[in-house]
Amino acid sequence: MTNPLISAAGITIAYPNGLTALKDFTLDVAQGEFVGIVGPSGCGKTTFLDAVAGLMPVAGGRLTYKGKPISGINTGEVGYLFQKDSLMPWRTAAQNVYAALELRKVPQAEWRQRAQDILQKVGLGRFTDKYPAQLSGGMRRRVQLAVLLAFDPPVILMDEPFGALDAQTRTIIEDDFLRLWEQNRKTVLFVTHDLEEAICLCDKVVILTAHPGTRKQVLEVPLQRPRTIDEAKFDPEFPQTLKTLSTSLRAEVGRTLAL
Ligand SMILES: Nc1ncnc2c1ncn2[C@@H]1O[C@H](COP(=O)(O)OP(=O)(O)OP(=O)(O)O)[C@@H](O)[C@H]1O
Repeated sequence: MTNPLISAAGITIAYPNGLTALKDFTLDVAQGEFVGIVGPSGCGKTTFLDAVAGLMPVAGGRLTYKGKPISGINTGEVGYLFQKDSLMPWRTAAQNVYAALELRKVPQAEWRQRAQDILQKVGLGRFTDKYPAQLSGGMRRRVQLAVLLAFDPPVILMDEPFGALDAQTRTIIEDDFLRLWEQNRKTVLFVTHDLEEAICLCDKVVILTAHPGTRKQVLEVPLQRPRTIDEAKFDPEFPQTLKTLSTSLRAEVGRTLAL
């Protein structure tokens, strides 16, 4: 790939206790690409996102953003949606969004309107002044998406962002996210254990080996865009893509369990 936005070339990442989380991992991500990352538990998926965010240094190989080595937190360029709730519970939905607008140096006089518009976009127009504790899990995820939209980073890192939601809420929020993504096609790195979700959302899916994680395979998703979750699941290419991905991953999960 010429001029990838993010490039990992044979990177190794180790924790201070000496544990090697990722080994000789290589991946190029183009601007605007939606890339899924799957692999057995503990193979280093989160560690890779942390490294792209600049939260973890690489011990070997080269990890670059726009051609320059990532050193230190990639502030302003990268937004991170964690597995866990990262909302400030003492602030309303709108006030959580304000924090991102403040970081983006949006004049304070515009915060209210901007936050309202963004919360409207994620389907929370009537909940702007509710606190996280007054919202359902799905709604809290939407507020976090709103915070991300307000921050408006070129790269979005998502670590099992919808894993805790019930199946129906999850499909709705995935569809909403796809629709929003189509509007500006940010670069997305999306970690998930759900292979169907990976296929429905992503352009390509990287499969990592069992610990220490390295690249096993990259699968291009042969589905058209724009697409909804249902359109993806009923696409004639879907079953074979799922089978390929599932077979490849199962072998690695088997290795993890045998460790
Ligand atoms: N702070 C830490 N210190 C030491 N080792 C860690 C730390 N965080 C994670 N690890 C180890 O690094 C390896 C990779 O962890 P990581 O969280 O990146 O895996 P993962 O693929 O995201 O797992 P999961 O799918 O279970 O979330 C694991 O063996 C884990 O135990």
